[in-house]
Amino acid sequence: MDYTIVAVAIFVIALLVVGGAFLIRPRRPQEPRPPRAGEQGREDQGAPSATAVAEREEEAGPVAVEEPPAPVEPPPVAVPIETPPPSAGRLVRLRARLARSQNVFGRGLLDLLSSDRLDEDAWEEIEDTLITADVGVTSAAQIVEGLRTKVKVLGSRTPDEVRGLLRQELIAQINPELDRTVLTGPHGDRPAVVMVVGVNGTGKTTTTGKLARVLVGDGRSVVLGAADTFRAAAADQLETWGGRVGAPVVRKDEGADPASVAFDAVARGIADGADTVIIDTAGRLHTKVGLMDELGKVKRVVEKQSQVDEVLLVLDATTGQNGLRQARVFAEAVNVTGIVLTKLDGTAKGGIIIQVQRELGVPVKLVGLGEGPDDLAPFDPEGFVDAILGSD
Ligand SMILES: Nc1nc2c(ncn2[C@@H]2O[C@H](COP(=O)(O)OP(=O)(O)OP(=O)(O)O)[C@@H](O)[C@H]2O)c(=O)[nH]1
Repeated sequence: MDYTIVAVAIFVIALLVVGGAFLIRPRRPQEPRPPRAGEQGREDQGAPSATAVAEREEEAGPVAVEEPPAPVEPPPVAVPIETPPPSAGRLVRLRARLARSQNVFGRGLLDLLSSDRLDEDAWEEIEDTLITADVGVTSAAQIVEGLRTKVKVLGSRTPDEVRGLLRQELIAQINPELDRTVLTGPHGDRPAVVMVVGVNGTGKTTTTGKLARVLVGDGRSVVLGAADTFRAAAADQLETWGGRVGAPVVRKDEGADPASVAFDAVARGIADGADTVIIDTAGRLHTKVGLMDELGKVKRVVEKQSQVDEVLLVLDATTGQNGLRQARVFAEAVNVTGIVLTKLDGTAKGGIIIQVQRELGVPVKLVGLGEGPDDLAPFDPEGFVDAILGSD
């Protein structure tokens, strides 16, 4: 009987243990139920709930925040240093360009002078042709006067004689006696300093760069000063020019004081033992007083270290009377020592050389005959006249 009770009790306990084990078994995580129609769209449209985000993050595990890749600096490109051609013979090399642009002027005059009858109308037409080529009224009258006298003395005229007469008259007006040397040689341990002035757009920065090439081609060492601080692009432009011939460029931020750039450029020139420092100025034509102040200050500051040897005024030959007006203002503001006439390749009005020299009493020292890096030539009156008349 006792055994029966004990057996029953063991059976009941065993039952309870097995049943309890089933009852306390952990529940399997619920499979996510498929979304019902319409739910998907709502989830996508609305902002996800915090729980949903947490769940997603749990599923994805810890999120590694990827740093954006550091920008890779391109390796500096080594600009090959060029060896520009020397200045000698440049006008001869660029003669074809001069002949092409001044052909109307030269040919027109030669044709008129060669006509059988040189009556009053013909002489008037010759004078008009000279004035149209920007020779200037006074010089045109003098040239006609000289030609008339010589033609009378000569009597008959062969084409060669006509060319010879005209050549003489034009050269006399351009004045071969003027000293056209560009002073670029150092003084002991001080470099020569050349200031380049002129209105923006005349080719000032280009001329500064081209002049550096001329000098490097002639064996000089050059430092460039980007004192046109009103336009950052002008300094960039100059850096490109300098980089090509290995000439260091001193520059500052846009809007910096042009005089301080000029000062630093000269200091660099002295430290480097350079032969020449060329300073590209801004020279905005706001008012004459403003211009004087600006250029005067640059000059004064430069002169604390070295004398200013040249102040080259850059004029655009295609701007005619307007260019002359600018030239006058600059000549009053600063002591211009030479003129650079640019874009002579783009105009038949080469006579501007005569007029600008006459007006300012300053020689044309260099001429720009194209956009190419070596299209700047020392000016030579005989070479110029020969090119426009097509003679040897
Ligand atoms: N055809 C021709 N173009 C030239 C000559 N000289 C300069 N130029 C062009 O004239 C334009 C103006 O030249 P820049 O040197 O930028 O003129 P800038 O006076 O310095 O003007 P900013 O740089 O604005 O101060 C450029 O496109 C040059 O290539 C030249 O002799 N002949």
